[in-house]
Amino acid sequence: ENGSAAAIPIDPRFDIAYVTPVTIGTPPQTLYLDFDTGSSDLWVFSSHTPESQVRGQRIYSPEKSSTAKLLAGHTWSILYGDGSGSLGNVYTDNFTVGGVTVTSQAVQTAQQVSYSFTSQSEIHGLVGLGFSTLNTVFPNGQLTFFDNAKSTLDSPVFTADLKWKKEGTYDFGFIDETKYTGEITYLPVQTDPGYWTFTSSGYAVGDGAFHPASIVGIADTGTSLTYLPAEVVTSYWGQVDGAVDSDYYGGYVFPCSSKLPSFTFGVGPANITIPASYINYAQITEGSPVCFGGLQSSSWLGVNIWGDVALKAAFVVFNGANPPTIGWAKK
Ligand SMILES: C[C@H](Cc1ccc(C(C)(C)C)cc1)[C@H](NN)c1nnnn1Cc1ccc2c(c1)OCO2
Repeated sequence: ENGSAAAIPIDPRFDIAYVTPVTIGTPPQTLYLDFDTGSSDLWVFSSHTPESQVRGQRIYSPEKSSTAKLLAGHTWSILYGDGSGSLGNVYTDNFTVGGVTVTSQAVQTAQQVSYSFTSQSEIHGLVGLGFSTLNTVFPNGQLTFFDNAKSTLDSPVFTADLKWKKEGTYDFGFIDETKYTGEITYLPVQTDPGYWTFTSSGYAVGDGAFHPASIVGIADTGTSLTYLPAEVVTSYWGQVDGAVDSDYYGGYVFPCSSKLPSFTFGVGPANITIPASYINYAQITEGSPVCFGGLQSSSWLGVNIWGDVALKAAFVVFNGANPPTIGWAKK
């Protein structure tokens, strides 16, 4: 059974993250979760989350679901690269996204969440779409929704059609030809340690020359910005009047009035162009003349991350066949 679900930006001003409606349990409880190809835990705010850590989020109450089963003796604890994290215990229950149902999905209920999650009232949890090897449930790692659903889909794929300040879609089990133009270019995926890791073939700044390069990075729907090697972002921001890499603001900032070039990255023999508007990410604070860049250095991260700023410029196919591949198309 294939499916399709909305990817809704949580903030109308800038694309911090996208949430997708899901239903869990019997009778169905609806939550809005952040679908994250850069992690592999499905966790939710729950009736086990202390009230002091819940601020407007919808919660999943397993005790109100006739199909919920405690996965006895299992716990989880995750620390994300931005320093946020959560931990708790585990149930299995019916889990439905856009018409695709997994009847015994591991649903990790939060008993603790860090302040950054508490403060994001629009995000009620995450759905990891990375490889199940990254799942943190102990003592037995659990399968992602996609791994569980794969066998019931027409094709073992899901696609991401994220949009700039607009609602996009995640499709499961099929490739919607109306969502892209030209051809899809498929690249090999390195599944160790468990991210959708691929190698970009280079980059260009604005209308400038294309620089062939091998940029190994992860396709990560759960990260807002795009983090690339210092020499790439230095050559980009070097074209922007007044742009500086600010310790104070924690990255490249620039005068909001500056004109930005687009950024093109290679995908095999093809390429994807990120419009300048996507890279003008947000004002530092409402009304500030200082703007924060959507393209930042990965040097302190240890990994290059193609986050939403890049992904929303393309139609992306996450092909879970054996071996997995990742497909990129213009749209
Ligand atoms: C950060 C997200 C995971 C997340 C998503 C949302 C949130 C909030 C709801 C509170 C807004 C926190 C966390 C990412 N997902 N693959 C991730 N999980 N683990 N590593 N990464 C990528 C990375 C790593 C480091 C970085 C970063 C990104 O942004 C800034 O520094």
